[in-house]
Amino acid sequence: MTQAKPSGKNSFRGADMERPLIAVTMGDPSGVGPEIIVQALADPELNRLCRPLVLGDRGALERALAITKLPLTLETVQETGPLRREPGVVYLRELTRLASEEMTFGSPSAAGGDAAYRYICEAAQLCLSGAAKAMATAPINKEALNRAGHHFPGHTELLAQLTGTDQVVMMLAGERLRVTLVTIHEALAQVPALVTRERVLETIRITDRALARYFCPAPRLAVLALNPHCGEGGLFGDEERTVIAPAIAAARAEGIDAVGPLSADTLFHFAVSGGYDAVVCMYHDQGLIPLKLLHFDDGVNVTLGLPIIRTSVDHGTAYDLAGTGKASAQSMKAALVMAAQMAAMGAAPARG
Ligand SMILES: NC(=O)c1ccc[n+]([C@@H]2O[C@H](COP(=O)([O-])OP(=O)(O)OC[C@H]3O[C@@H](n4cnc5c(N)ncnc54)[C@H](O)[C@@H]3O)[C@@H](O)[C@H]2O)c1
Ligand SMILES: N[C@H](C(=O)O)[C@H](O)COP(=O)(O)O
Repeated sequence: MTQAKPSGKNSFRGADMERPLIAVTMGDPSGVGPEIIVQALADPELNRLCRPLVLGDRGALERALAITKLPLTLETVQETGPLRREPGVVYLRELTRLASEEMTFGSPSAAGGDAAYRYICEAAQLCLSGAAKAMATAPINKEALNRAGHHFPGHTELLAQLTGTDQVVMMLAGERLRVTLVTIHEALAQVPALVTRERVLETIRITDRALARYFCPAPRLAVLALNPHCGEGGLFGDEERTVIAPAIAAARAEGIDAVGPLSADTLFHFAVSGGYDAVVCMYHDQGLIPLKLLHFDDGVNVTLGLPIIRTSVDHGTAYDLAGTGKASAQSMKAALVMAAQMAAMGAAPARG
């Protein structure tokens, strides 16, 4: 057992470093998923932290190994029990056998979308059954997913359904900044109606609980405004006064250290200077633009509020790079490390 050192925003409290089994979903076969997975799994340090089991397609992974020229072999396994861990071996649960025309680089296909969907469903089942302690996901293409008839905007919403969870929260995290989102994959025009007092309050609660459990004992949360200059006294909108401030007051009455509403244009400067442990943002790009500006290379997407642990890369399928071997595997590696560390803390009692 080792204690993780508290350094930066991706550090952990009291992580028990036993090696948990992590289900790694291969993502869209036409994107960079297979190649960043094999690159990440080539790192021996990662295999000291966890036992990764890839859920995917042998042909796609063999192609990724050929492209990256990594000295790894693939071993197909059925069991999830105590896997032998030979150095240089990638363990695979083979869920699909895609034809090459179903995984053309850079081209979304219904077969690829359906395959990606199956990997996610299987990983969620492994986590729900306790066979895997966490899942880490490579990127999917939402167009391909929907072409296959799976009408979800992303993993987050699919996992909420698969696990029977009412409200989940998307968090993206790097060493310098964490953001969580009140609304996720929504058209901007729909956002004001979706920013309700209940949704803001529940996002604050889920953020606070998850941070306290996994990342820092007493989270300090900044809650953003929706409108410029916090609505400028109602001149530019009044959601701050009617919705966000009452939600913050209710959270504070529950003992949560949340402050706001704060103007989004200046707040991130203070958040990265160490003033807050997470920033609760009202919509996707409000939070993800600053996060990816700082942490595109090594950011991790974590779904909070699920009964299972799920982390992910912070980028998409990068069709323009797929098959070149040039995509960075840093975010995939960071997602696996975070999944392993969270899994090692899985038994820690949640606060509140
Ligand atoms: N976790 C996920 O599954 C996830 C996350 C984000 C986007 N997506 C999906 O991916 C698809 C493509 O989305 P997009 O084009 O908006 O974003 P993208 O992240 O795929 O690409 C944006 C830019 O970043 C570059 N890039 C992405 N990953 C990189 C890496 N590992 N190394 C170096 N450069 C990298 C790409 O080459 C491109 O120039 C969409 O269907 C989107 O919904 C999935
Ligand atoms: N909003 C995420 C991002 O931009 O990184 C991304 O679309 C992933 O979403 P899911 O984890 O729900 O697939």
